[in-house]
Amino acid sequence: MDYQKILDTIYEEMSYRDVKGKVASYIPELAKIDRRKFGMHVYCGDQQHFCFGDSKEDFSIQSISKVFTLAMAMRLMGEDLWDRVSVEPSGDPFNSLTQLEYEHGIPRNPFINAGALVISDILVDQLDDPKQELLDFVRKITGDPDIKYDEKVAASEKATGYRNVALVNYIKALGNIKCDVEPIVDFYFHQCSLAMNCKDLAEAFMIFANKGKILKTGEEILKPKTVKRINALMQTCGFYDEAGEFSFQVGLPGKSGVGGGIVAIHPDNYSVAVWSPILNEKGNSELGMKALERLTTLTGVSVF
Ligand SMILES: NC(=O)CC[C@H](N)C(=O)O
Repeated sequence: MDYQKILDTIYEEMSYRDVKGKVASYIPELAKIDRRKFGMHVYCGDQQHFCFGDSKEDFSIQSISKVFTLAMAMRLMGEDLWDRVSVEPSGDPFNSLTQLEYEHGIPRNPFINAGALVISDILVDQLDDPKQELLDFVRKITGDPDIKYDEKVAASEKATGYRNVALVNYIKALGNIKCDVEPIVDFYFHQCSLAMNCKDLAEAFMIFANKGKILKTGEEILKPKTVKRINALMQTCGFYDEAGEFSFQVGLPGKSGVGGGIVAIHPDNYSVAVWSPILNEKGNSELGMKALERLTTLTGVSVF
């Protein structure tokens, strides 16, 4: 299959001019991003790389980081993790508080903010230096020792992150948070601020397409069973209240972030990352979703 030809077709067909959404502005630092940015990178199981556009420019990965922290928490806690966070799609916006009230502080899944904040609590509680260990983990699976937090983005979110602070306080009141609120949100705002490009993300997510092993070295990072669980969660919960639509249009497990990135994988076949900062009403990259729909249509390769 000529992936480069398919990517070139997608790049020619699509433009930021065709979508009507807005760049995220509730985190002031993200509002500064140029809405014309558009890049894509495909990493195949035979170690071939294909890309277009702004695929080598770093952006804020935001909620894509929730997949990394979930993987770290599963390595620490195994199946006991599911006592703290559930595995059902929420059907609600990513930052919603409502279900917690009648579900006793157990978030629906690890990819909505409530669930990711419980995961942050676990990592802050169990690791000596969680920020450094997350960096080490991401650098290792990506093979890029230069990946960093964007301190400006972290500070910008800290200054405006009232909902996330409210979520941690609320879950703590309901008995499902152990640590103090401040270090939990500090860790969470930093994980969201990780600056990576499409190539980095496609390389990092290859472990989820390769049964938990780094493709280049063969080193096992996650057990195949862990990967099965994370991919199931990406499929059912990776796009919040648009998870059904993403499955319907694209047909791959994936994860989005309000920085405009989307990563998706096809088990045993490829990982792909796309970036366009223009978001639809559900907070997912509008052009990114369209590009991935074209990718699975033109290649004929999706999980369905
Ligand atoms: N969907 C997202 O990417 C949200 C992440 C963002 N940092 C927040 O907590 O609001």
